[in-house]
Amino acid sequence: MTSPDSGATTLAPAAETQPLPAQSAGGRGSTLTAETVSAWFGTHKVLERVDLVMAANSVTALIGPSGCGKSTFLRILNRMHELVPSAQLAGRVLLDGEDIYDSARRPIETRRRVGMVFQKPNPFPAMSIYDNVVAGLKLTGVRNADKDAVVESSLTRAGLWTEVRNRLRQPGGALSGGQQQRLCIARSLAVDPDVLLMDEPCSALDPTSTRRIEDTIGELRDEVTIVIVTHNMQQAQRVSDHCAFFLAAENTPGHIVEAGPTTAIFGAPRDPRTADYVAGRFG
Ligand SMILES: Nc1ncnc2c1ncn2[C@@H]1O[C@H](COP(=O)(O)OP(=O)(O)OP(=O)(O)O)[C@@H](O)[C@H]1O
Repeated sequence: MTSPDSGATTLAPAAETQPLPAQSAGGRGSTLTAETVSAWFGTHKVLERVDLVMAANSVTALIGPSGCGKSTFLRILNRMHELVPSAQLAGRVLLDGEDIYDSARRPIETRRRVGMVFQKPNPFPAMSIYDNVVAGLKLTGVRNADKDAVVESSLTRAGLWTEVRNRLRQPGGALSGGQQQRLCIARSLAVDPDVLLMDEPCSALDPTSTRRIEDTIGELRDEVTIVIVTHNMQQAQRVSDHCAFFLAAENTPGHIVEAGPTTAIFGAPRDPRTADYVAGRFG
């Protein structure tokens, strides 16, 4: 099947049922490389030839006005884009040099190595805190794990252990919004991913919870590669090492105007559109 542009591929929804091998010991970041990635929903092209290297063990922030394709790009990085029936894609995404869209590679394997945290905290509300973390293992088919150890280490890495260690059997839905988001981070970490994608993870949270998540991002950056979409320019400056500025001019697909070290994007942007955006003059 072909997309509106030749060479592109129509992606079928994933249907994965097989379990994976037991999780590996210790997280380690991986480098994600997007090469000339374009994307469509039906005939609507929403991304145009995006090239971006997201270096291992660093935080990359995707910034830009609403609708320029940041979330679509993020979902392409762990094969969630293809879950939309009309979604199409061209280009390549390499995880430590290996094409995640290679026909021999199962989507569930990519999604285990590249985890995702969403805008709205989405724990299973009636399920216990403990079971919410373990659910990450079940969802990706990881077996034979020492569940107690995984729960403690995942909650610790997510910065939630000391707050919940004495109430692990209480429902996840009883936690505050910020705690629920850290529980979702713990659920993602339970499968020992190499990369964590975060789509506006703090936009539904109060300032205190936001700072707590930002602290957690800072603590995780040594072990996991993080890619975060944020509309908060102060947050991008606080948490990221690198930034990519996306823009979709009227009736054109989103593309990267400029990418580089966060200090350069905010301190000495090369493109006037970047300068205007980071200064809050539009978007
Ligand atoms: N499931 C979908 N079906 C059809 N079009 C979609 C779908 N998801 C996104 N789009 C379109 O793709 C374009 C990019 O959307 P996307 O959500 O990736 O942008 P964004 O930069 O993340 O926006 P925001 O900052 O508001 O979240 C938009 O025109 C949007 O309407």
